[in-house]
Amino acid sequence: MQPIRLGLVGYGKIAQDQHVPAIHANPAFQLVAVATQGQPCAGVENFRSLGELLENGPHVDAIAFCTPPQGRFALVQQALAAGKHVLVEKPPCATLGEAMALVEQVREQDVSGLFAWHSRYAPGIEAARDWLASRTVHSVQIDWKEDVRKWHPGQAWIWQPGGLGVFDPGINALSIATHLLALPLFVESAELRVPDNCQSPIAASIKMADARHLDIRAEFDFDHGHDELWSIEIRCAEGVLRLDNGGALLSIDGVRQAVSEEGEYAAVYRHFQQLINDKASDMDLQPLRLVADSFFVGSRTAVEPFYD
Ligand SMILES: NC(=O)C1=CN([C@@H]2O[C@H](COP(=O)(O)OP(=O)(O)OC[C@H]3O[C@@H](n4cnc5c(N)ncnc54)[C@H](O)[C@@H]3O)[C@@H](O)[C@H]2O)C=CC1
Ligand SMILES: O=C1O[C@@H]([C@H](O)CO)[C@H](O)[C@H]1O
Repeated sequence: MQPIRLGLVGYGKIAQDQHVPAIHANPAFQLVAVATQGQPCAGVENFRSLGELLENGPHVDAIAFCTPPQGRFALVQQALAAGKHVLVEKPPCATLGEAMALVEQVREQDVSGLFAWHSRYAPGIEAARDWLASRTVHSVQIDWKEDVRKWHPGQAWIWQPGGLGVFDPGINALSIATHLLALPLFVESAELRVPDNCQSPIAASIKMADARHLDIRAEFDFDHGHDELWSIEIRCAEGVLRLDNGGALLSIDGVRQAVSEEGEYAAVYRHFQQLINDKASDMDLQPLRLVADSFFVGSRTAVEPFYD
């Protein structure tokens, strides 16, 4: 069977760290062209823009988007207009309205679309979801803390409007929580701590609930120490489930559980391949809606300036 010929837009940190290795490791895909404004990608044809790739480059069946969220909407629309399947990094767009429009456009076309909430593919997530399916959840505590200088060095876009600030990693925790919990979530209140020289928060405290008034708290911090804290603790009538290391580790009542051996991005591309084969799409908006609602109802507190 012929491999899916793939283009990639935005050859930056996550493309180099995760996407290209995962693509090369999956024989169902062949990376044939990259459009990027930074350093070129070795071993494929490189272009300065998606338009140039589509017009002058080799044929591609699908395109992976690893650009910043600002401006991504127009790029994905360009690919859809050319009849390409699309894999879109999180957050899918800079606004909820743009993401909703992409869902509609994919629905109207004979292509597959994937909003790649990569943390949903962490090794412990499906085992956690299976355990929770028959349990009664009482409360959820999310702690998602990392060092922006380690994970987004020199990336000014993350502090600009549409860059989300600490919600750029925080949205990963929200993508896990919304994947694990049965009912839609709502933001009840939020406190956003915004550096004087930034347009988006460096830390946030969020209180959420579902229609049954489940108590869900989240603490996000982008100025955390070198050792990340990416944990979700779910207290149930039957015991305590805990995900650590971004979902790579799962424990029940303190006992480590068996998890998948597949990496996040290997699973993301396997899922994309399956969607294309099945002529299906997977474009969940809920994590982005929760971020938008946090910005709607969040109180702002100014904090000291941030310097990279
Ligand atoms: N940094 C990380 O650890 C992770 C980042 N992500 C997500 O991946 C996305 C990208 O993040 P990073 O790779 O860290 O950012 P980055 O700033 O390192 O890379 C972005 C790349 O896009 C290119 N670019 C920007 N506009 C373009 C355009 N119009 N056409 C072509 N190329 C363009 C830039 O030249 C740069 O190479 C973000 O949405 C982020 O949330 C996801 C998982 C982890
Ligand atoms: O999506 C993201 O993941 C973190 C980090 O790479 C851990 O996976 C990063 O801050 C954020 O963009």
